[in-house]
Amino acid sequence: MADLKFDGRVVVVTGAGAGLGRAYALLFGSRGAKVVVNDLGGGRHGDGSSSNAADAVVDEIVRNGGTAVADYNSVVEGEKIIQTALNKFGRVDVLINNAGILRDKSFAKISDQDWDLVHAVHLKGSFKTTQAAFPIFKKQNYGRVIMTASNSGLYGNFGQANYSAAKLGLVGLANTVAIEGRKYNIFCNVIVPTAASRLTEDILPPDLFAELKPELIAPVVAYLCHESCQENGSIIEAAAGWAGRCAIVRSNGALLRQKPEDQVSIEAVKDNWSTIRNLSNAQKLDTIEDATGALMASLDALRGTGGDRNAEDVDSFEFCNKDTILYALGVGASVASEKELRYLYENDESFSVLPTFYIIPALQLLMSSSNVSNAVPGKEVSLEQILHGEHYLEIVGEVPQEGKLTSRAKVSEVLDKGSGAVIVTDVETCDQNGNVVALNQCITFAVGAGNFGGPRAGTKAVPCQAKPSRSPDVTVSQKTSIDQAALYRLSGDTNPLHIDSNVAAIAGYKRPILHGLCTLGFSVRLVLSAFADHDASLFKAVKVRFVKPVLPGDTLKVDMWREGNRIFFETTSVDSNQVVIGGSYVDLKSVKSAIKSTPTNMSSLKSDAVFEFIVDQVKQDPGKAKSVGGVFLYNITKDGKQVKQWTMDLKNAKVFEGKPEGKPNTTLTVSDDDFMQLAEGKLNPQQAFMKGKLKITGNIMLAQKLAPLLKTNAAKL
Ligand SMILES: CCCCCCC[C@@H](O)CC(=O)SCCNC(=O)CCNC(=O)[C@H](O)C(C)(C)COP(=O)(O)OP(=O)(O)OC[C@H]1O[C@@H](n2cnc3c(N)ncnc32)[C@H](O)[C@@H]1OP(=O)(O)O
Repeated sequence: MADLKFDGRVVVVTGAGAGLGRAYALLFGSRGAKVVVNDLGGGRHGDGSSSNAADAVVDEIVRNGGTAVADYNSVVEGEKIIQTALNKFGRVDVLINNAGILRDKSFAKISDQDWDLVHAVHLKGSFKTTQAAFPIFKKQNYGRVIMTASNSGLYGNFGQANYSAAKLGLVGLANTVAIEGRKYNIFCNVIVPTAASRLTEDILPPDLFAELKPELIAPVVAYLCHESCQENGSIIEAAAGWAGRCAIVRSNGALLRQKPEDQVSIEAVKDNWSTIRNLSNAQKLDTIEDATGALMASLDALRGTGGDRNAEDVDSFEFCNKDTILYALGVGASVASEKELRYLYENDESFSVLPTFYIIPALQLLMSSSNVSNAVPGKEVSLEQILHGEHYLEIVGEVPQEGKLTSRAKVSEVLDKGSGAVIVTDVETCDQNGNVVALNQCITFAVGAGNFGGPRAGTKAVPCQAKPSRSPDVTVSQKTSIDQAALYRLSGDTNPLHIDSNVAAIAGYKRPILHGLCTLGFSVRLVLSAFADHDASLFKAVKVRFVKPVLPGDTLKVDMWREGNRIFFETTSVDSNQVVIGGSYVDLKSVKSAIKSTPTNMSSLKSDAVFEFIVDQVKQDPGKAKSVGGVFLYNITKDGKQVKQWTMDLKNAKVFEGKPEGKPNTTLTVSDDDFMQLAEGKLNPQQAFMKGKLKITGNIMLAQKLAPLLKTNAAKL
């Protein structure tokens, strides 16, 4: 990559006689900028002044072939510093407010003078210098400003109340300068450095002090000030060769009254305190409008109407068990799987709602609003033109199993892809108390609605993720029904593209295509079966891209790869032999099946397979009779020939191809049917042995203990 240069730019660095300021000045000087090296030359308490420090830095820059001038003014008279830049170089492009002093005292002992002096240098100095540069930046339509804050301001620090207050004040100052400057291409960011400097030399431990070289921070500041950097209004922390963004976040909060006419009681505050302070689903709000917008959403939820701000964007959705069961049938849940009864029968003891059901309120809102159809400038988009392009769902709260939800939608961006328009819509869904429970992002592809002069690339879409490059850890297939779309549409997506062959023909399909969300529902359900033992509460989020259409009746093959709690997946239509969902993943709270890799798809081996178990290294904990852990070698043979061999290590929760180490001590040979019986605990190994159904070599007692283990692990196969 070419060096980032500052040729022709004039950079003012305050407090540049030593430490961080010096490192900034030297770096800018070495990259072609003309530098104003400001330093009063005072001690760290703001006492004394001398010209030596600034002169020495100027000499160093000049010796290295750069251009610089010294300035000895106080930042409190910032206009004089900016004047030095104009007098000497005729312009100013970058201002780094770095000058600072300390007057550390415990809070009770801070004098007015300690307070005022610290505020004068940090806060007023940055204000005066920036205000002097601002009209110049505005006129030339270019400027970059850095404010220097501190972890002491962000988090507080004993003995630094005056300094902490001034430093956080600089964050507020930068926030507003960033807003007011944006339209003039003036960007303002905050740096939170931890560096070895005059201010910290006897405060930090010597080991740490040695690692906190200002030179490791200077490139971060230089990048923020480069013309190619579009960052604005951010707080960037940097130290010891590391940098990261800091932000102020807000919890989802709690509604403290039930109806608009209710008062708020102290008791209601107390009752809701844990929710008020719970940051687990906290959000970073970008603007004050976002902050007040979120408040309006709470008020709307309180009114129970969705509010009157933008009625078209808000919708309420009532649902009951019947709806969630119908949805589950629509995405292929079946009583053929004992564990899926939980999605289909309201009296099942584990009755639960498939998490992808919580897309439905968002979809219903979008289908009934004109937001998407009117989103493309100058074009009205009809439903037949709309393909579901991508979708993201995140469950962020306690989702109810029935009741009323309120959703609010907003088109975040519209992209021009030439062949079509991509419309990104964000939908937030709240429960009856106004708590956000689900976030949906629906990306629609409006075929033929491109070329409207919009941007091609955007920033709002949750990105897709490439699958790992190894072969899949798990593959599960399921055939959809020829009536799948007819069934799925009853959950609310009544787009005729999925049922009406005339509409499908107009859209260019040989017959009606399946809803993208139906394919998504199948895929996520199968991921949950493989990696969450069907436990819907473990679901966190899903992101998919719909790559190609699916026809009702197609068989869907879902390849899955586990990386921690993220399950990457790719869905293929076996019939068209095309990937239909790609770049996709499900995030789980935790994985229930501990399978790392499963080498084969059992369903293809079902009928006359024979299983042979070699139990190795089984350790028994005498106190807990049930805790038999061990390593099993599985041989699958078909028609007398070995087709697969792998090892399940229960102790370490791993499945891998090949043989385990060590000598086997028990071998069981069993037919396929009896294996299933054994696995489900329906056939006692000893009885099986007696009936001649099971051939055991080795320890029969051990074999008896296998049944419960097989039961818990058979599902993973
Ligand atoms: C009104 C309320 C809302 C209701 C929402 C849902 C209503 C539902 O009833 C509708 C459905 O369920 S439709 C069924 C499900 N969806 C599908 O079958 C679509 C499958 N995908 C495709 O056919 C193509 O990807 C296709 C046709 C989408 C794009 O293919 P191409 O035109 O060949 O595009 P390509 O040349 O590959 O790429 C051009 C640029 O577009 C981006 N892109 C491609 N596929 C995308 C997709 N699926 N989603 C989002 N963006 C997509 C590409 O990245 C490329 O952009 P760039 O060049 O900038 O990278």
